[in-house]
Amino acid sequence: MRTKQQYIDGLNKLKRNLYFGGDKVGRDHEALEQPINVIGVTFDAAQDPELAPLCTAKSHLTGETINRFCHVHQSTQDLHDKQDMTRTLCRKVGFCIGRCMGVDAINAVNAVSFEADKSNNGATEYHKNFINWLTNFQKNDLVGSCAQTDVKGHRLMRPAQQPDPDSYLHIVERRADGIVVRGCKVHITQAAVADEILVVPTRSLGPDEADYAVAFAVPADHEGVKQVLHPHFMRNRKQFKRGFDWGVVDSYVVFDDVFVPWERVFLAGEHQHGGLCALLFALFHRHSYSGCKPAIGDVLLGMAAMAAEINGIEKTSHVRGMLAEFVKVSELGYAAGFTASSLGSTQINIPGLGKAPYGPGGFFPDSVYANVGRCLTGEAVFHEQELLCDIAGGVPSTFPFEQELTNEEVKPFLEKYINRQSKVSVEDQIKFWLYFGDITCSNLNGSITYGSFHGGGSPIMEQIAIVSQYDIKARKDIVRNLAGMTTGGKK
Ligand SMILES: Cc1cc2nc3c(=O)[nH]c(=O)nc-3n(C[C@H](O)[C@H](O)[C@H](O)COP(=O)(O)OP(=O)(O)OC[C@H]3O[C@@H](n4cnc5c(N)ncnc54)[C@H](O)[C@@H]3O)c2cc1C
Repeated sequence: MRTKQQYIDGLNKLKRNLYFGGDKVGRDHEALEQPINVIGVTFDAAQDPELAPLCTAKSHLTGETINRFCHVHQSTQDLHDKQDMTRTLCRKVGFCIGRCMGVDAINAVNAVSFEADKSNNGATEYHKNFINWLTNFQKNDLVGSCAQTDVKGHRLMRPAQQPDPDSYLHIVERRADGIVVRGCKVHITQAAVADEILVVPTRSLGPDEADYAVAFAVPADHEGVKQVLHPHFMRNRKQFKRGFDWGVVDSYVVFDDVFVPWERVFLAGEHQHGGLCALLFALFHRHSYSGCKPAIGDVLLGMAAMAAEINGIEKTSHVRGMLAEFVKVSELGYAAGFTASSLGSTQINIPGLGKAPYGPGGFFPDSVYANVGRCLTGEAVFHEQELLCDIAGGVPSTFPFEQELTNEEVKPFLEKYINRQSKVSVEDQIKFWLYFGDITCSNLNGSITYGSFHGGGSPIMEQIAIVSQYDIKARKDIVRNLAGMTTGGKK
């Protein structure tokens, strides 16, 4: 396994294909320092004797100890461990840990590449390609990002119906030595600070959309790959330092007729498996949210409780009700993920067919529970911000900047008028409100709340998954029986 420094050294060897601030920049740009430090925690954790049992796993390919973010889940315990690792590390950094997209994509592609080969009766070697790639990925402890979301053009048109065929990434040429792809994947988290970009389809596909059924991996600086960045980071502080400066970076990843050699291609034309690949990445990723969203809930609850204490209102009944709201969302989200892990199996729900074994034996979380958990926590994010706004009052939105808080002419006045009670020092009250502003009232917060809502698929996508997989007919039968009805179904 690598150290954080070895990861950084690896990034610094990549070619400059990042567009930011009017320039073409390298991975050593200051805007990427915080996103890199976040991923760095995943390397530190794997070396930490206390965290290593949770944050490492035994590779099913080599038997070696690997970082759990590179692992294919072999049991329900692995699913529990991924969920708990995610919650633990997100608590450490204060928000998204930024490495789950890679592990979620490898688990999806592991299954899909295997099944596509099976359907092709051995005419393709997708799974062999994937296993070779994964062995190297695990051995070198690489960081993967997942590029699923296409620009999608007109939302009600399928990929093949779009006026611009490049609205969804697709194969434009098949050669003896590989494929050429064109398109743009958007909102791709940590792609700029990843070693590899795994590309998977966005949605279900028809027989006329075989060229859109494509999955592969390329280095993050691969020829023809251009990344246009939108970093989100916390404003640097000189005096009132935070415990951890959290940041993340999202990219528009442009594939400008990119050549991908066959040994990096894991699917190229099997439309049914393309659709399943989209569903499976989303399933694993929604399960990851049952670890990160409860951790974010832990941070928000801590902020709400601390604001209530500083404001002297912690014993009021309306504040108790608000604090309970945070706990309900976080722990129901966690419980849903826990159940999805416990009910995990080597089977998936195949649309139109029901539950069936899929893939070479990797474990999938239960889909209904992974989806209800993600939907519940995603829909709650703006309500949680509302609760924080309510408890805090107006202070985070107008709080003085660090330069004034340290300016001797106004500092004594600010300290006098910021102080609300004696249990917490004025300096700590200042640090607290500055942090509160970072998380609720900032450019950073606007972006990350959108991510907490839409990441892994908007709530409508989870609702579709829930309703299409849940046995609603059985519930109608219960009512028919209870009401004494005799028509329209089983008695
Ligand atoms: C901060 C952030 C980080 C992200 N990170 C990643 C990442 O690492 N990798 C990745 O692949 N993706 C990532 N995403 C993308 C995320 O998965 C998408 O934002 C999400 O799937 C919604 O897609 P969209 O943004 O295109 O919104 P849309 O799909 O355009 O949704 C907008 C609205 O249109 C509605 N709508 C869309 N299509 C239809 C339709 N056919 N019929 C009716 N209504 C429709 C939706 O319900 C919604 O109300 C990230 C997103 C954010 C915000």
